[in-house]
Amino acid sequence: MASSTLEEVAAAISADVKIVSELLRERGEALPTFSEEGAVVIKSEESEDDKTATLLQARNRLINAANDLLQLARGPVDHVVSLGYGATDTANLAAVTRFEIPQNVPSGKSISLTDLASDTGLSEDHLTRIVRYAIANGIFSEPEPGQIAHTAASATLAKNKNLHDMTLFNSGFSTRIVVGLADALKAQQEKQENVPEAAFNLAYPGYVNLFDYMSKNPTASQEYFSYLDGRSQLSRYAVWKVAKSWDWASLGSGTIVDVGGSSGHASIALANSFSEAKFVVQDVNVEGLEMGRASISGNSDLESRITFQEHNFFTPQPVEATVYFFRHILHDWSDEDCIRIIQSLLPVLRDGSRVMLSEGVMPEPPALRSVVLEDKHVRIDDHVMLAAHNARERSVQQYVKLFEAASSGFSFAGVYGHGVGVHHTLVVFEYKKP
Ligand SMILES: C[S@@+](CC[C@H](N)C(=O)[O-])C[C@H]1O[C@@H](n2cnc3c(N)ncnc32)[C@H](O)[C@@H]1O
Repeated sequence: MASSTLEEVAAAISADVKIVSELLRERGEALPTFSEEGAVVIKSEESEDDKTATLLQARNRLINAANDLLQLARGPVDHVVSLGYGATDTANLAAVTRFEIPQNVPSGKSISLTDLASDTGLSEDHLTRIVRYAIANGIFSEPEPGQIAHTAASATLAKNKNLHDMTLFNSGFSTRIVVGLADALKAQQEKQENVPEAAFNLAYPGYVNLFDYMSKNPTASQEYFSYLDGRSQLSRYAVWKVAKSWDWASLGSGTIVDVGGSSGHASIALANSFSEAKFVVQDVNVEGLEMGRASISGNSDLESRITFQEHNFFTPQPVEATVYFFRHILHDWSDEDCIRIIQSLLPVLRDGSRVMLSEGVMPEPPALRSVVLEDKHVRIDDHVMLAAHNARERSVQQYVKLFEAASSGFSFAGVYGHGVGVHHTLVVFEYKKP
């Protein structure tokens, strides 16, 4: 980040390429490649020792330096032009994913554009244009004219259902909302007639909010819950990191209420790590709860410790528990709504009860020029929250203020986990009757 000329950035890249390559070789991990063989999970993303930390830090420096190099080489005009066309890249990815083009490209050999069109049900003209655009972005290759083969990225999209589910929702439903952000802000600024509460309302008129839409559209709802579940299985967002972030075992056989827990992936991950704890997964969306029940069906241990309950978190909490766990919930709501959600717990809180938030946490300023997801994801989510719900990601201090406003009984008990900006950061509050 300190380097500022092309030559300085290139030198920084060389140094970090050496560190990353040597560490990957030492650990017996595959070196990155564009070819189909590169479709591997980076094992080091799934472990936590010191060498892994060194490797991941060097990789992040490398990503940022490579991005700096790209910006400098392009120059400011092409840099801004490319950013302006970002939505076209996303639209292309959405088409690739929705029509399951990667799943229809055979492994280890190529397929003709004609056959691929017929297998995906697209016209040859449309398929050809979509695939050749995707090739420019490193998804698929054309080893000879008219023949399509996999790259590491397309093969990963074909094989990794969790990545597929996340990409399908992000590049489709979510993008439809986010691209309307400036229009929604303009309408609000000009106090236009029927001012939209959020960009969501421009993309999906006639619905109160995203959750209202999901409750009335079962297919979209299934896609939404598959996205939430798929995301939580990818190493970056893995819920096992939540399990490692805090001493859950100290709760013994206590009850954890997973408020807005959708299909229960966080509770299931925690239950698999802590054999005594009990869980109540609450949500308003019965579709998600049903998916959760089905996913543990037949597992007598999980069935005996995890229950799924329909509950609206704006109404008084019915379950007395040791911990109330909110994962990616408060970021969907305005400050006023968050205070109501927190206050709905008050009737059942006892001295020592904890409220735990698992959220991306906004860093304090100044903002950094950084494209690594550890830094940028919380900004991405903040925009998505603004566009989808007129809501926000918050800093630790902003969460503290919300809890202070909800009740003087709350005290801030610390931040645990993998740090600022990362999804599994735990922000913990304790309660004592005032
Ligand atoms: C962003 S998702 C987070 C889901 C889950 N906690 C996770 O970490 O993946 C928000 C969840 O809140 C649920 N939700 C929205 N409004 C709710 C309400 N009023 N009461 C209970 N759950 C609600 C949604 O159905 C959805 O499952």
